[in-house]
Amino acid sequence: MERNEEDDVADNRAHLAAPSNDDGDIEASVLSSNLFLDYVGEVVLTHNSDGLSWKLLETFKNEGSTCLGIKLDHKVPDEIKFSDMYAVELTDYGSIHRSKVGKFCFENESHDYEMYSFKVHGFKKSRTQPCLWVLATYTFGHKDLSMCEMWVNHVNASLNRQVERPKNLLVFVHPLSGKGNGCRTWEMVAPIFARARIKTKVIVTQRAGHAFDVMTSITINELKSYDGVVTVGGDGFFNEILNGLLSSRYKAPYPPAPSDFVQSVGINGCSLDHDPNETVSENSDQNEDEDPLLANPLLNGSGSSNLHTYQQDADFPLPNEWFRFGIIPAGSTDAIVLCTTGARDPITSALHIVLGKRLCLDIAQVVRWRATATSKVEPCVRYAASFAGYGFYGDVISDSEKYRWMGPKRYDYCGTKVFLKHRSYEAEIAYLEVESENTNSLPDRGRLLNRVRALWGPNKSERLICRTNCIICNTKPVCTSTRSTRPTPYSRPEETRWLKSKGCFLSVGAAIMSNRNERAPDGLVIDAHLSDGFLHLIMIKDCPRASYLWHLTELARKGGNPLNFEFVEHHKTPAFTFTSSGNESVWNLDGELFQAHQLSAQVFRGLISLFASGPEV
Ligand SMILES: Nc1ncnc2c1ncn2[C@@H]1O[C@H](COP(=O)(O)OP(=O)(O)OP(=O)(O)O)[C@@H](O)[C@H]1O
Repeated sequence: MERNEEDDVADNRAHLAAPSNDDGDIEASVLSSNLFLDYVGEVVLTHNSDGLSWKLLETFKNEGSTCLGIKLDHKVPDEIKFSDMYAVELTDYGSIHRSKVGKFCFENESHDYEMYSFKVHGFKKSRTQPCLWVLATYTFGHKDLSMCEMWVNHVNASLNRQVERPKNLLVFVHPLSGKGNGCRTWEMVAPIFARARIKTKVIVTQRAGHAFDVMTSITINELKSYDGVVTVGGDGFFNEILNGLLSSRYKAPYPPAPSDFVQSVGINGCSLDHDPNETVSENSDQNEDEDPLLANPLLNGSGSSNLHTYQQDADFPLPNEWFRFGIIPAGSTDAIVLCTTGARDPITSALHIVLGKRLCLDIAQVVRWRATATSKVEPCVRYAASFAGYGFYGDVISDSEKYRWMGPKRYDYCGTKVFLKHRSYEAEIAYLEVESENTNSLPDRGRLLNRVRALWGPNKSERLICRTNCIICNTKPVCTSTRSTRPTPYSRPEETRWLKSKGCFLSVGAAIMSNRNERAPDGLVIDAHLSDGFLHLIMIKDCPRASYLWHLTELARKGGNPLNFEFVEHHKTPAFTFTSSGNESVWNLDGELFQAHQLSAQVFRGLISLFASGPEV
């Protein structure tokens, strides 16, 4: 396109009729200039209150062109919101390419312009997979450096107003994670953090437990200097860092020990030896605002937990507003990333982090009372974000430790071996049921019932799947509280009762989230939520091998119905206890081994926040 002096004069006029706000920043809602957009042509760029938009000046616009009779699709975006933008930067004097639209496909680039330019970095959603976010960069050029500088300053001022975004992050990289790609994965995403001007302190781990040690020993002041911690690795690595943070800082009462529960059940006239579904109501006239796990002596575990230990550290309260976890997937399964972003993609995860997305996550506190049948009672606490499993799940993880060299394939290999052995395990399980139908007297019964219906709806199609802006997870905001929180979703003892189950199980699992992954595309529980305050207890009773295979096949099938079998018990519960009747004591917590003959677990609703926005499913 020919250019003349008049055009140049016009280009130098940026329309700056913009009002200033109190900070002296220009609220550039009416700022616009003529600039060149790389590979598109001359545009009028406008700075709106929520982003940039541009209009092509040339006549052929966005209509596409043809090459040897084939229509080329040159549709280009014409706006980007600040919320989708993570950086803007001046670039060196150089070429701005002419539009490909309106010229023949065999024409060369001889008429490119030489000028100053700046790049706007953001993302767009993949057309075929909306959960997958791809980098999008728009380069605008102008012959005056000052014009480019002015635009960079204005866009930067708008980006600085995106207050949710992190500025300083602690990053742990597991070099051997998954297929041994941890460092390469970090190198791939590090430029995104650098462009977004986020400071990162990067620690490449030297051994298992390294990140845990750093997280437990880090001072509160250093911890508070970060907006969050990012893990580059798998679910097990994330679990290690989660435990490093929580083990020394989160003070909460234990759930009841199975032994306490047996005694208390005895006092109430029934015992775990009796057959299933005998129940114990927790009648208490406690204050509504007290947590039932705290107030009821039945639930005070070993007695080591009491009200005063529940006071949170004022310097680093949990849950807290600012500190978030980020996960860049580089592991073998990456179920947490898949459930929280919808894609197993390092770039997508990095974008969720730099754009300051926020999501609350339930965390399970698992207390081991006895490691083996003969060991003495010694409570040991672990936290899990995605899953705790016994039997089949424990055996697979325990066997697969020997085959780490195989990478992610070890799970298929060991899974097949364990399946062929078809071992079952005798155990006693008691779980807390939330009985909303007993809440007639409650003023908000309707709301509760609606919520429970949504959670417990009998038909799969009626169930609400957890997704971006999930209404179930957002029912009660829990991340805002900084004092001692009510961590579980139930606050009234009238709603709760204990149920129990004893028998031979192929597996016992507690899913904290759906656990979607490549081997189970809908997850273990399709409608599990990220922050509803429930565990999904799945007990697979001993059954013929063929039936178990059918269950596993349904798990592996998109749209399958793995819970719809007679031998499968599925309960939503905030807490359960477990005692092995045999000698087997291997649990799998977020993909990591945990020796436990007797344990209890409870879920804390929205205990941590993640840099993520939920899957768009
Ligand atoms: N440098 C290291 N060398 C060996 N092990 C490490 C190192 N850093 C961390 N680990 C340990 O490796 C374990 C597995 O890490 P990660 O989850 O990233 O791998 P993975 O391949 O996805 O395995 P999994 O499926 O068990 O989660 C973690 O428990 C962690 O403690």
